[in-house]
Amino acid sequence: MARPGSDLQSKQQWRRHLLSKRRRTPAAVRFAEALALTAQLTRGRVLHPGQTVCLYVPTGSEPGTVQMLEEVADRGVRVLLPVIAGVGPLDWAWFAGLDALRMGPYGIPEPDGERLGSAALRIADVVFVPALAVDRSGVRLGRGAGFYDRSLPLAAPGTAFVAVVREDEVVDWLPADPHDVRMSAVLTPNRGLMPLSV
Ligand SMILES: Nc1nc2c(c(=O)[nH]1)N(C=O)[C@@H](CNc1ccc(C(=O)N[C@@H](CCC(=O)O)C(=O)O)cc1)CN2
Ligand SMILES: Nc1ncnc2c1ncn2[C@@H]1O[C@H](COP(=O)(O)OP(=O)(O)OP(=O)(O)O)[C@@H](O)[C@H]1O
Repeated sequence: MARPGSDLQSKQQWRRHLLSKRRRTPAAVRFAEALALTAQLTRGRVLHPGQTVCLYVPTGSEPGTVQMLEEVADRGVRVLLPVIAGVGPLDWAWFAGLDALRMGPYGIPEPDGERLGSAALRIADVVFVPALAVDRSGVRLGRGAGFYDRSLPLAAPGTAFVAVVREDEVVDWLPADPHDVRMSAVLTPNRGLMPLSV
């Protein structure tokens, strides 16, 4: 769909724009945001002990740090992490501490424990989904490999899908394809959890 008055039309144009904006964000700002995001996950009303959640290992300029995984787990939340298993849906394995992470494809660390299969997503109460941006109607822009779009249909009905982005990455409109799975909420470091009108 074309949008008059904007040079951002295709997913590829949006990705380039958003990635360059992330890379231009000073390290000090990113660090403060990572601390704020960890606080949202551990001290806000986002998560509760006993829940099972899917999180991700933040890499590059993605929001968060690996310490947030430990802090969430220390709160009594069970954490599943994605494991890339070829071109199909993501596989999942338990987060069992930072020492149990090994470098995986795309330079993203993965847990070295037992792989639980792609259907393990079904036990998640909340899936936190890394994103470059999300729009008001829940359309999410990822890194362009389609992993989450192939994986999220395996979640139980009613599972919360929460895109994790920086404040200015919540935008009015993003290009969408029929396979795009809509997010039900967005989590940002400073504004916390906000529902989206899916
Ligand atoms: N931390 C984290 N873990 C994650 C994801 C993610 O986005 N972030 N994924 C979310 O799906 C999956 C991995 N998907 C990825 C897909 C592409 C690229 C990537 O670097 N793409 C290149 C260009 C694409 C290409 O190689 O053709 C790039 O962005 O420069 C990275 C991860 C599973 N784990
Ligand atoms: N459910 C699906 N089944 C088969 N192919 C899919 C599915 N979802 C996405 N794809 C394919 O994945 C590719 C990337 O899709 P898209 O650009 O929407 O990725 P993304 O959501 O940005 O990435 P990611 O989910 O990895 O963060 C597309 O070529 C698309 O055809």
